[in-house]
Amino acid sequence: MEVSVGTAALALALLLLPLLYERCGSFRFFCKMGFYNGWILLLALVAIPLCALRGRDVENMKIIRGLMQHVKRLYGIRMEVRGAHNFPPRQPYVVVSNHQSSLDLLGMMEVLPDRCVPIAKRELLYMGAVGVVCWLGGIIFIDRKRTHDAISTMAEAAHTMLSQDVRVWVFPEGTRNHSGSMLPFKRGAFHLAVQAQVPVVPIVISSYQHFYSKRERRFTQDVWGTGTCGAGG
Ligand SMILES: CCCCCCCCCCCCCCC(=O)SCCNC(=O)CCNC(=O)[C@H](O)C(C)(C)COP(=O)(O)OP(=O)(O)OC[C@H]1O[C@@H](n2cnc3c(N)ncnc32)[C@H](O)[C@@H]1OP(=O)(O)O
Ligand SMILES: CCCCCCCC/C=C\CCCCCCCC(=O)OC[C@@H](O)COP(=O)(O)O
Repeated sequence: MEVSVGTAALALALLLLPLLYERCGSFRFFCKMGFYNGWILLLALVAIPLCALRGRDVENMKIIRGLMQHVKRLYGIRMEVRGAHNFPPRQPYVVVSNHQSSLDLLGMMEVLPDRCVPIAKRELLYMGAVGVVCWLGGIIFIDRKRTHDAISTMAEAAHTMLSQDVRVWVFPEGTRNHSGSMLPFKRGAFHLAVQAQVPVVPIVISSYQHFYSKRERRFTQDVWGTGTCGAGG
């Protein structure tokens, strides 16, 4: 039997991959993040036909939330939610939350109230199936480079919150920040709350420095918390 050099090299590489995964933290980090993105992309492909039945509708966020629930278990992450009773039961509000990385999606989907949509950078719309799902879920897109347009979008959102009983989730830092402290807040979320005359509900997604660090390429398993800190008017 003849085995080409290429086939032998491929077989050797495949045999070495588990060893590399076991021994090399950086390789493990890239595998885990690659799988995270790939899996979400796959889930988005499942979500598209389900959400498309309704068209663009905030009720589709329930489908997205439901499909995302198991992802934490794939990573051995156990979440603790504290203070969920602080969400106002029957009125629109603006959620403000810290934003460390794309892993925050897991924390967000753990506590996302019904009829609540995030405000997201416009670029997410162009992430293939993920963008389509975001659009179908009624996610509000802003162009951060055009403040005037973003402000108009937020003003429309204030109107939608009241006319369609929608809650809005904003990351007021305006970008991912894994430094351990908070960036100065952008003001849009607070203008939105004032314009719609609704409460602001602060949420803290606890630091995941002890199990995840992009800089150190470290991603292990742990308990992780999301807490609402009470609703203020
Ligand atoms: C099944 C699997 C499927 C998977 C599906 C996955 C779903 C994923 C969804 C998750 C999405 C998460 C996405 C997260 C993000 O994209 S974070 C990035 C986007 N978010 C933000 O940028 C936060 C919101 N930004 C703001 O609120 C900003 O304030 C903004 C409106 C954009 C303006 O930005 P900027 O100019 O940089 O900052 P300032 O805050 O300083 O504002 C400038 C002046 O404008 C005044 N201002 C702001 N907003 C308003 C307003 N609404 N009305 C009136 N005036 C406003 C502000 O006061 C400043 O003026 P002064 O200095 O006060 O005079
Ligand atoms: C045809 C194009 C195909 C592109 C395919 C891309 C595949 C990507 C698949 C899944 C990505 C899942 C991640 C969902 C987004 C998580 C939200 C997020 O973290 O957005 C970043 C935003 O908060 C702030 O952005 P910046 O920190 O300012 O930057």
